[in-house]
Amino acid sequence: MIPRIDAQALAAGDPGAVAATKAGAQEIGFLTVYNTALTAAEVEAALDAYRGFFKLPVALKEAVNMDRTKSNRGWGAQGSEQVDPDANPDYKQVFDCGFELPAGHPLAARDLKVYAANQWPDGMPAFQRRISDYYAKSLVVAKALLGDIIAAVGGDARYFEDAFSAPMALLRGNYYPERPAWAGEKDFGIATHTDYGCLTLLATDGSPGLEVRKRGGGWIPVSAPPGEFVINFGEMIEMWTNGAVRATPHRVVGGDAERLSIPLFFNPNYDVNVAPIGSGEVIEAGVHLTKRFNETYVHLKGD
Ligand SMILES: O=C(O)CCC(=O)C(=O)O
Ligand SMILES: [Fe+2]
Repeated sequence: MIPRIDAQALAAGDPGAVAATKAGAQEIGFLTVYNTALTAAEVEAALDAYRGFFKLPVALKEAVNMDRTKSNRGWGAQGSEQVDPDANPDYKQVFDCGFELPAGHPLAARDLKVYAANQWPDGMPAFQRRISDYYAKSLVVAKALLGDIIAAVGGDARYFEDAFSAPMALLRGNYYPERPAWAGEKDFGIATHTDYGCLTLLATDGSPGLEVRKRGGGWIPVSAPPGEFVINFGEMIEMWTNGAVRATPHRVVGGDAERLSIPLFFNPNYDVNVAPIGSGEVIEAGVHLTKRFNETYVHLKGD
């Protein structure tokens, strides 16, 4: 069972919401939440904006194709990402944007690919504005939820203070066309993977497709209408919290209807130490994330 959580009750410390959150984070590693600061209308606006982008002629999307850069900003065509080395590259398309450091920020001098400049399509100011607005608001929602969830599992909030002032947070529009006729058993909308970072705040158009791997085998379908969110945890926070929250594999096989989803991958600043708390080790968050990007984006393989 994937618990469904009232975000405001959780924030207020309601014992039922706290207990359900703790169980979901520690057992299945997935939750759904409602009653956040992001409204259904704001999610619908972002979905519409992405839908418009993905329906553009290929030549216009090519103008912002990330494969001509050394980073992951802009359009990722079908086949641009291979999240499972045992499967074929995914048949979804994506559009990625992320955090841009303010001028003069100490991390700016390091020319880090996780803070690369965004690539926006020309002549689409409404697209850029809507997605940028959604990005800004989703950062606030994700940060608040992460704090509440860490508290619910009994974590020490001090470790997370100041860790998200320049978040390596990536916002993605996922476009799954109808499952192609040529698709075989190694072809997926997105193949089985765990997310790489801390918390994923996932909005979808409400259609089914996402499946979560059950401990002990089998798959659980999960869906949420616009205005509700699927929450899951990545490898980084599982490591950082010594397994207090779980990074659970999931996938989208795809079906006979197109589908859109919008994950925000919420991650800390590049130089935050995400080694297991108390271990005395040092693992820079940005090093882990860059390694995973280089393993999975086809155009970055070998970097
Ligand atoms: O589209 C979905 O529901 C899930 C997408 C996903 O797992 C991802 O982008 O990491
Ligand atoms: Fe994922």
